[in-house]
Amino acid sequence: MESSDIRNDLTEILVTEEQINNKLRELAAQIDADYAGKDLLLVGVLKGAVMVMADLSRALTQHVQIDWMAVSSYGASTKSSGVVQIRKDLDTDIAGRHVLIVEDIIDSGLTLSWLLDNFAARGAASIEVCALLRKPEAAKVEIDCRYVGFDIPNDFVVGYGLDFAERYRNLRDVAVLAPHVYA
Ligand SMILES: O=P(O)(O)OC[C@H]1O[C@H](OP(=O)(O)OP(=O)(O)O)[C@H](O)[C@@H]1O
Ligand code: HPA
Ligand SMILES: [Mg+2]
Repeated sequence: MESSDIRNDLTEILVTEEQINNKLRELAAQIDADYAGKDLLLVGVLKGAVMVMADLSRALTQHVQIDWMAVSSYGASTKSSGVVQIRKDLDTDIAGRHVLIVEDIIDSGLTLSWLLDNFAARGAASIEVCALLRKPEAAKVEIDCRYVGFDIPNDFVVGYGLDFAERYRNLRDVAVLAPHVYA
């Protein structure tokens, strides 16, 4: 019978809940300093960025607005299809706005590369990226990411918002998914 304990599907905890919390506080302090006196719009990329947005935004001390964009390119696979689909567009007109895109992970970089082009075309005053995780060895395009939490190896990871086939998002840590789960 399939086990209901998520931890049996993991090979290694890569980043603990505590490490995530500490890092997000550090990044929030930098963001507070960098955007002092500016009107900041945080844009979270659904669904993976939900946890990062919840914790990062609450670590900020300044006023911010929050909006969401839903895009998807992985589906039920561990490889990007390379095709980014909008599932939900922004509610906000970002022309003239200072936008900080909040992401869980930069893997191939294809999602963010597409989003950065898309947002630039809408006339934002500035666009920066905050990503909790980045896989330098997996990059297919280079993303200029101002706020990075952790560089991690090129393994498929889950937890803290990151899924495989819509599961594991509720794990509190970031962990490597055991290959037997998707092989
Ligand atoms: O750098 P890339 O190779 O493009 O991968 C990163 C993107 O992939 C994941 O989203 P996904 O498409 O799985 O949607 P989800 O957030 O709903 O899980 C993740 O949340 C990032 O948005
Ligand atoms: O390693 C990953 N895990 C989960 N979702 C992802 N989307 C891109 N890379 C990943
Ligand atoms: Mg996903």
